[in-house]
This record gives sequence, C-alpha cells and structure tokens, in this order.
Amino acid sequence: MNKKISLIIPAYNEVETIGQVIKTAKKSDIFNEIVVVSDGSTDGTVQKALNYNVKTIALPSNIGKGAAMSVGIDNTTSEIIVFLDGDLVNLEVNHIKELVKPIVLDDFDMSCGVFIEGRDSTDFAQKITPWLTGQRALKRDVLDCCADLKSSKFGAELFLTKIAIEKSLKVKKVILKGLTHRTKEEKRGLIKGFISRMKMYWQVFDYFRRNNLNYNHINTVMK
Ligand SMILES: O=c1ccn([C@@H]2O[C@H](COP(=O)(O)OP(=O)(O)O)[C@@H](O)[C@H]2O)c(=O)[nH]1
Ligand SMILES: O=C(O)[C@@H](COP(=O)(O)O)O[C@H]1O[C@H](CO)[C@@H](O)[C@H](O)[C@H]1O
Repeated sequence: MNKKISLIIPAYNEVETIGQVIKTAKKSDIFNEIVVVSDGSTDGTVQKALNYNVKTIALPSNIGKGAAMSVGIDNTTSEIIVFLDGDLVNLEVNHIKELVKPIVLDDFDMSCGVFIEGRDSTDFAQKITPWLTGQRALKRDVLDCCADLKSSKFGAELFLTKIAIEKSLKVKKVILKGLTHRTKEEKRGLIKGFISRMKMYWQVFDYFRRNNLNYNHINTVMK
C-alpha cells in the first residue's frame, strides 16, 4: 500500500525562498498534497505559492508558527505529515526522501532533519538544539491533541518533541547535508533580526519552563 503524505509549509514573509522549496517538494513526487500556510505575510509569499499551483492558505494576520502549523494539520488528511520551513536554501529532493523514509518504512514514528555542512552559523544552532528543527516527518495519529500547538509560537518544535517523550515515540535523526536557511538577520536586517531572534529564544525558553522540560532528557529523544 502506498502511504499518503502531506507537506505543510508554514511561511511568514518568505517570498525569496518559498518558490524553490515548493519546486523541490513537487519534484520529489512523493506528496499527495502540499499546503502553504502564509502566516500573515505581506511580501508576496501568497502569490508566489499560488504561482506554483499548490493549496495556499492566506491567514489575515500573523498568529505564530505553531498556530500556522496547526492550521496546516487541520487542512490536510494524509496519514503521514511532513513539515518544512519556507526559508530553506539548497533543499534537494534527496533531503526530503531521506526525511520521509524512516516513517514510510514504519521503522520510526517521527524523523527530525538536522543541517550539516550547510553554513557554520546554521549548522551550529542545530548541533546544540537539534530538537528545534522545523524539518520533520511524522505519523498523523501521534497528533491526537494539538490544542497546545496553537498557542506555542516558536515553542512548536518543543511541542512535537514533548509528544515524542510523552508517547515514547521512536524518533530518527536524519542528517540533511548541505542544507541551510535564511537567518532572521538576513531577512530583516541586523537590529530587527536580532530583536526577533531574542523573542524566539524567549518563546522557546517559556515553553520549556511551562512544560517542565529537561534539557538532558530532551537530548536523548533522537536516535
Ligand atoms: O510567526 C511565524 C514565524 C515563522 N514562521 C515560519 O516558520 C518557519 C521557521 O521560521 P524561523 O525559525 O526561520 O523564524 P523566522 O526567521 O521566520 O523568524 C519559516 O518558514 C517561517 O516563515 C511562521 O509561519 N510564523
Ligand atoms: O536555528 C535556529 O536557532 C532557529 C532560528 O534560526 P534563524 O534565527 O532564522 O537563523 O530556527 C530553528 O528553531 C526555530 C524555533 O524552534 C524553528 O522554528 C526553526 O524551524 C528551526 O530551524
């Protein structure tokens, strides 16, 4: 039986990169549906996604990454869900296939893609916090309660990691060689980028604190 796979791409002002991400996803030819959730973008992200003829949900205002992912989940049906960020650079078909393989083969419940040999700055972040990656594949049925995701903002990846801990899921770390993303500073300039980086760190820390997550424990989740 061929398993159905949905791709969800949350995107907030990613006009520079979203086209290439969609193009590579289409080229992989593994997705039954591709859904872009534009999280209040004002820069042409929506039109760019529509140009590639994929389902595009244009949220009227910015509601945060976790809520945008949740809208994507509600608007897809496949038994396997893949999340990719809209700001990826150098994404290749093989990256997507490697990410999805452990789930399609039913060897694992969730996979987390980690950048290596992309760029030093983005490699470093993923080396110390691999569980923050936005590149994941998972079985839909592990997401039976997503209420917390809606309010998680940049705690979204910790939400998924928390599920993995609570349900004792089998989680595979998948190396995505050569992949990187546009950083906040590249998107918004040094000062605005730095401020949004600090906000993101706060949201991640806040999710950690509210859910009594343990850094050492979290680091043991991926195999
Ligand atoms: O409020 C937000 C913030 C981010 N994103 C998307 O989530 C992904 C990962 O975002 P990232 O961590 O790179 O943060 P950003 O650079 O967007 O602040 C990208 O596709 C973003 O466009 C989103 O949908 N809503
Ligand atoms: O690599 C990181 O430290 C952050 C932010 O990256 P940038 O500030 O855009 O370089 O991105 C990761 O963490 C975010 C928060 O959990 C996730 O939303 C991203 O998908 C992930 O790449």
